[in-house]
Parts: sequence; structure tokens; C-alpha cells
Amino acid sequence: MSPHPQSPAVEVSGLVKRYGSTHAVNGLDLALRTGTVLALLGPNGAGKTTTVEVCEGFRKADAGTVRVLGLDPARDGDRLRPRIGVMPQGGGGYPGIRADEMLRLVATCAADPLDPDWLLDVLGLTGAVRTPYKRLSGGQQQRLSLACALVGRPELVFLDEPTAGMDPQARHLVWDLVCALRDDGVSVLLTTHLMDEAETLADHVVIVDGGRVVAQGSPTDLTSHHADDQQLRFRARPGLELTLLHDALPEGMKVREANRGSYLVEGRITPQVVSTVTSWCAQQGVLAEELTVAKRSLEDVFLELTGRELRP
Ligand SMILES: Nc1ncnc2c1ncn2[C@@H]1O[C@H](COP(=O)(O)OP(=O)(O)OP(=O)(O)O)[C@@H](O)[C@H]1O
Repeated sequence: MSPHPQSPAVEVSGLVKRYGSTHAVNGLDLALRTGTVLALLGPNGAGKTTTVEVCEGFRKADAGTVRVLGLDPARDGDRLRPRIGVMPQGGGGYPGIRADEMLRLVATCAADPLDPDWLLDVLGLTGAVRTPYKRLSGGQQQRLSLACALVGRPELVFLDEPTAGMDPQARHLVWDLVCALRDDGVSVLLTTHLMDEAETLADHVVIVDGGRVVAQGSPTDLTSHHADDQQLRFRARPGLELTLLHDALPEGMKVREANRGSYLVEGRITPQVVSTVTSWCAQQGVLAEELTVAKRSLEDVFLELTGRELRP
């Protein structure tokens, strides 16, 4: 059964999943619009993988409703599996199997698979086809796992940290592939710890912490929620005394040396504020290098919402 065109590819409502006394997911709601990319962000242990695994049908929810392509993954797994692609965290291949054997094996399960040789070529794996899975590099294992997720021409793909451990070249290749999937109308739900990945790829970002959603929206919504959340940055010699600059700025604005020699003014950055900063620099005989005005980054928002403490 195909979902109504307007209905989300994934709809999760009030999801609860416990492991013993651990509430891994604790009343989580999200919706992935068909043909878009949703990025699930959160600190370690926030419940991202558990949520994805419930959506994939690999884990059973304790409470809540989950609909994936209009189906209940816990009940309708047989009908759902041929329509989705899954890239689990950490690859998930059989240690002794060769790269091409693994992809061909997965392809045999699909009704109308993509050509495995073409996919291996697209993912830069042609030179490694005869290498056993366990001897592939981490990045190659990830790319093979992505090939396995895509070979069945899925309508929806789940990518759990798809670029973890990849070099920048491979990461950009994967980003291009995700964009191409979206252009083809495929829906993508991915998890990531890379804020630039979420900003680059996602139409919608859901930030979770402690098994609940703490914020969601487009990357632009999340980073420009308040007009006052802007930053002016400049580089200058380390250790500048900032009291006079602080006093010259409008009330409520903050100024600090964020990193050695890297200064940050936070608040509503108006032309007057820029002028105040550059005048102060001129008075101090300081050349402000790399002066930029920007919104807060997604990482700033993420850290503000989830804190800076390491998770156990
Ligand atoms: N099979 C399991 N048995 C017991 N506890 C588990 C199991 N899987 C996950 N957990 C716990 O559930 C919580 C959520 O884990 P989950 O893997 O979903 O988080 P995550 O957001 O994907 O984390 P990460 O970013 O580290 O991958 C954590 O406290 C984790 O220790």
C-alpha cells in the first residue's frame, strides 16, 4: 500500500523504548516528508539509533505509533523491507565475504536491483571488489554498506552515521549521492554528529536529547530563530583587554576571546556595532583580520540545547 502523497514517509508519535531501566527513547515525535532529507542529531546515547532501528523494524517499541511508508514496521516488516534501504551504524558486513559478493547477495533479494558493478564504480570500490569485508578500510566498509542500502532502489533510506570515519573525498561523494537520491524523490532519514553534514544535506533537523526532541526545524530556522543571535568574529593578537570595547557596545552584548587570538562579539550585530568594533581596534592599533558577521552555527545551537558536558 502506497502512502497518500501528502503523508510523511516516516511518522513517529510518542515513541517510547526502554532497555531495562534505561529509557532510550522517551516520547519522541518526528515526521519525514516524502522526498526530503531529515537529519537526527543528538549527543551520544540520545536515542537516535534506537529510534532508527524501531523505524526499520529491527526493534519493537514499548509505546507510541510508528508509520513508515504508511506501514507499521513491527507488523508489516515483510512488505516494508523491499521498499527501504538500511545502512546500519558501523557497516554491518559479514567478515569473510568479498565486497562484490556482499553487494550481489543483497541485490539478489531485490525485485529490480541496480547494476552492482555500476554502483561499485560510483562508490569508488572497483579496486576493492575482491577484498574480504574485514580487510576493507573503515571508509570502504561504509561505502559498501551504503551500496547495499541503495542497490534495491529503495523509496526510503535510513543512514546511521553514513560518513563516520570517511575521508573528506568520500564524505563529499556520499553528500552528492544523498542529494541525487532526494532529486529522484527518495526520502532519507540520517543520523550524524557532523553539524556541517546536517546543514548541507537536511531539509529538516531534529535534535534529540535524553530520548526526546529538544528542537526541530530547517537548519535556517534553527540558526536564525532570534534576530539577536548573531556573531561578529575577528582575529587579532592574543590577550587584548576588552573592557573598553564591552563598555562601548550596546547593553546586553557580549565580547570575549573565544580561542587564542580569535574574538567573538555576540548579540544584534548592526552596522553601528561593526563601526564600534573597528573604531576600537583602530584606537588600540589592532588590525582586525578575517572580520566576519554571521548567524550562529548549528553547532552553537546544538551545544546550547544539549550542553557541553560529556555523556556517559
Ligand atoms: N541493546 C541495548 N541494550 C541496552 N541498552 C541499550 C541498547 N542499545 C542502546 N542502549 C542504550 O540506550 C540509550 C540510547 O542509545 P542509542 O544507541 O539509541 O543512542 P544514540 O543517540 O544512537 O547514540 P550514539 O550517538 O552514541 O550512537 C543509551 O543509553 C544506550 O546505552
